[in-house]
Amino acid sequence: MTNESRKRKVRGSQIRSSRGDKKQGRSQSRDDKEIERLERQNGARRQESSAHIDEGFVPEEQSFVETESVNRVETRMERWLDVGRPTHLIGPTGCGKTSLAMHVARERDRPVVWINGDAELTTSDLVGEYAEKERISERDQFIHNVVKSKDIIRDRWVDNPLTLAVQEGATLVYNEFSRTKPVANNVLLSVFEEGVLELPGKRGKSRYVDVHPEFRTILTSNSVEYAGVHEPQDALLDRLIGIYMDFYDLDTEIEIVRAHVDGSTGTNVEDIVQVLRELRERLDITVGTRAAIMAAEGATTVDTVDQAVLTDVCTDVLASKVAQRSDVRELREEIESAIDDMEVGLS
Ligand SMILES: Nc1ncnc2c1ncn2[C@@H]1O[C@H](COP(=O)(O)OP(=O)(O)OP(=O)(O)O)[C@@H](O)[C@H]1O
Repeated sequence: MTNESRKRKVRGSQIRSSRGDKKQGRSQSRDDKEIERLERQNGARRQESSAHIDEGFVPEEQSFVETESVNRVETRMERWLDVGRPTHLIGPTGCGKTSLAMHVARERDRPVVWINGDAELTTSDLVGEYAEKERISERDQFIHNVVKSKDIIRDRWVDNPLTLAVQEGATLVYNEFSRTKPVANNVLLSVFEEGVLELPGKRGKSRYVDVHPEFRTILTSNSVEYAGVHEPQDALLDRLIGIYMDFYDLDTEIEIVRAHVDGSTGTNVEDIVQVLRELRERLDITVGTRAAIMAAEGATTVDTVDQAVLTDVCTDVLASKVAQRSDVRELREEIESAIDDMEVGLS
């Protein structure tokens, strides 16, 4: 066998085959066995179990409204999750992506793991890293006046959310995944394609984790940021089902706002939602369902909502999206004119 043929590679890692390497391999495996024996003796093998999944941060589900249009998108998502395809929800800010993703994930009756995309997120944040030192000790007093002691100190690997989700067959909700730099998301490629998660940085035989058959992924991204921040690599997008969402219809938005607002508003929720939907058409800024919920909350603080109050409430809800004082003036004028034109029946 030539030297070259000895350097065969499997999944990018060289197969060890020289005599020196073999010797090193034998002593390595002796070390491994010794560590395993000590671990058993100390009862120290720590399992990264599904219990850890529940410790992660998962947003609580608020009252989820299901109407025909919500159910339609839900059914489309479930179809693709049923056949094991990662599903990517794309839509404008505040149209309901996260709520729907969490709802569908919870309906699957598997653990839910939540990751929030972020420019600072690294592959280690997703898969795990050597984060702690672990000491395994043995005290042997087989002969009563001779104490034999042995300590092994080694790095301990700590799994992060993606690894836990893959192992436990969880439903991973990766919110705003396109905010993460594409290179950090590369680990997802082999998860989706080969059903294997590689743990970069991990040493030894457990570097590869088989993906649990029940593991599923729902990704969300904002349609504006999606094109703008870190454009995800085509190879990853190629493996995703894309479902574009828009704002829900009027009746659904009214139901959503009603479900979120405690107490009576000083006017009809319908009027508030209609004004906000009109502003969505007229303004350059994105006016999401969240804005309608906030406006309705503002309306609960007064007994009667007249035109001036509704104008103030809508201006306050939307002003953080405009940069300049002059823009706020324009915003207020636009809101006044929308309320005038719509002739909403304010109480
Ligand atoms: N089906 C629903 N039932 C109840 N509330 C909903 C529903 N859909 C959306 N909402 C509410 O509307 C608001 C916006 O929804 P959500 O946060 O899911 O939107 P998003 O598209 O993920 O927004 P962002 O892009 O800003 O993260 C939230 O307050 C959410 O609770």
